[in-house]
Amino acid sequence: MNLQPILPESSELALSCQELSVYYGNSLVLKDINLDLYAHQITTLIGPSGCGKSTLLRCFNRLNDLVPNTRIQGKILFKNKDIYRFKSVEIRRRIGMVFQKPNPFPKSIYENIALGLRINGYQGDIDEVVEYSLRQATLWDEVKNHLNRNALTLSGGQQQRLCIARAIALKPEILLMDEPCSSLDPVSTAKIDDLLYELKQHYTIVMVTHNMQQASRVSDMTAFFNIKNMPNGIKVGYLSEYDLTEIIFHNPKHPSTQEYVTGRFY
Ligand SMILES: Nc1ncnc2c1ncn2[C@@H]1O[C@H](COP(=O)(O)OP(=O)(O)OP(=O)(O)O)[C@@H](O)[C@H]1O
Repeated sequence: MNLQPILPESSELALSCQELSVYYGNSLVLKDINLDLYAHQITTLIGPSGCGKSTLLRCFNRLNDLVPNTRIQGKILFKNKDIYRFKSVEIRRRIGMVFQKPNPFPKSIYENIALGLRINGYQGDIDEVVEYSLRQATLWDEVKNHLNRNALTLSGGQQQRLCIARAIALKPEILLMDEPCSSLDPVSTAKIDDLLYELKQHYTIVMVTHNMQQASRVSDMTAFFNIKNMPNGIKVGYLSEYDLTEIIFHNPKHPSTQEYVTGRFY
């Protein structure tokens, strides 16, 4: 079945999965994923717990290489080139990740951004990049007078925006976000939603979320994953429906998509 949707405004490809299957040891967890992700769009990955959303996200910048016994079949293309033809360091710089729980280093706000630049051998003006990244993450005005303060003294929402600034500083082309607001209150979540909207002018964003309001509010494209029970009792994740967010939320093709987005999914 062709799951590729009506094309969004930007149809420049950012990432493309071709017949991608993922295994942990001998267990197949994601089967035959064909998915094109478009540049300068926000794409959300939604679906029931365990369908493999985070697993897929980790495959995009090869973080899965660091998880023992993980194996993939099929291909992921970035710039039309298999991601395994890049060095892992390069792919992780160009495809950044923001995690579920804010994870700033126990260092100053400034150092949280400067460290990655130094490790990557950045030769330019670090002060400039620190300011630029904090501005892009809409945190600059709140922290500009105490850049030497320990990042762990910031609120959860501020810490998450700092983690976004840290990722932005390395000038990625794609930002992967794994439930970036799951530990945040509604005000901080709303700030991140606004920020995502700004960021998509510069980056391609792929986000996992369980928050249907957030998915429908901020994303352009939505991919709904579901779980198939195999005859041997094993549960396998698959891509059930992929389309413009408006269609997924208001006129999906599959009843299961409708049930999931309206909270009537068992
Ligand atoms: N390191 C691992 N080793 C073995 N199995 C794993 C590992 N990580 C995840 N799994 C299994 O792979 C399947 C997919 O997990 P994953 O975390 O990707 O799902 P998810 O859709 O992101 O779930 P959630 O919404 O609950 O975060 C689950 O059955 C999970 O138990």
